[in-house]
Amino acid sequence: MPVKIKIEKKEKHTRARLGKLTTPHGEVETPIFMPVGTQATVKTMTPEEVKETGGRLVLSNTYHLYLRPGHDLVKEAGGLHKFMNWDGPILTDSGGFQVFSLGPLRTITEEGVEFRSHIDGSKHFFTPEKVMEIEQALGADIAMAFDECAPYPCEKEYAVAALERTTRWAERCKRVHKREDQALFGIIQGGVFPDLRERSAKELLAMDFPGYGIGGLSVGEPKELMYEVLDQLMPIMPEDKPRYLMGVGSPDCLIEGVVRGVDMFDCVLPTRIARNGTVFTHNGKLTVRNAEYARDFRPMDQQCDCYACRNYSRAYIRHLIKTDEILGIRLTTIHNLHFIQHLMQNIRQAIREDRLLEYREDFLKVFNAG
Ligand SMILES: CNc1nc2cc3c(=O)[nH]c(N)nc3c(CCN)c2[nH]1
Repeated sequence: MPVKIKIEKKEKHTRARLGKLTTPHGEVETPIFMPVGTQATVKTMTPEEVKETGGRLVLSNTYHLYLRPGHDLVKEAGGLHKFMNWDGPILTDSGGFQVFSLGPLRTITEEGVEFRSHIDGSKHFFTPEKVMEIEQALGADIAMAFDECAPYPCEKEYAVAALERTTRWAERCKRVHKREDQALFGIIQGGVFPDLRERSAKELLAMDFPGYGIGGLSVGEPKELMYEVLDQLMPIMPEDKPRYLMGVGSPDCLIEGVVRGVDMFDCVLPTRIARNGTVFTHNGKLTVRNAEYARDFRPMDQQCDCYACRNYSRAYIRHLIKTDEILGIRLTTIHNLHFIQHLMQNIRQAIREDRLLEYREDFLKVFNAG
């Protein structure tokens, strides 16, 4: 069993769990936030800096690495861990979300998805079998099955078709997935329809994957609707398997997801907004590139002890960003990753002490007031 979760403690008043996720590249604590390294790098960060901010498990993407530099090249380099010099666990997403996000540039059939590269418009064809070949060549510790992520909103008939295809494709992935040192996770779909979510979960649970992605969320639906879907879905999920809420999320969504029993998260938000000069602080978001910070010689967040907040002022970081100095977005990225990992550390501690609901209230009161 290359990947398994051991639940250390269940929080007394919620569905939250403290766990240890064991992988071929080491053990990590859950609930966990996974920084996104789409093209085999967490943008602007060295692996050491990702670790320094608290990152332990990083994500990369099949679609992007297949297009550039090619999975065969990565395999020749000794696999993704060696290629990107990351000695911790890696998870690769299957590209299901990417190729479906390409909109008119893709055609779905039962066999697979024909799509045009967003880079040069060249034609490609992903089947579950092809995606498994790519992910096995990349060699991540966790590989996601090739799924169809339904858009929001969508007709129930569309969500049914996407769910059914996702189940059939999951079977096809499982049939050809041979790599013993890599765990294949199924992905639950079903849109925002409780009965479809239950059906997708039951069909995939019957295939006994070592862990499950919860897909089809954080695709534009109201947050309350996402929470409702989780409230209905989580009770039927097995306790002894990791639940990975894909593409989530902002600090409030992370807390709400943990309260509902989610173990794993990934989101580009912290690193993406950092590159736009926006950072998370304990009392909300701060766009350090704004003129009001030109002569503000305080750190970005006075309660933060990250490298950026210990050594640089808002004025300096604003100056770097305004002059397109690369150090600027490196410092905002270091801060945002540290902020999110520190939040996850506080969440894990709150679970240990059975005070997650109090923590949620205290954190959101200040964070949302900002
Ligand atoms: C940002 N929101 C978001 N929703 C997702 C749903 C899926 C989803 O339903 N399937 C897959 N394979 N990936 C998803 C992703 C990418 C996660 N890195 C999502 N991201």
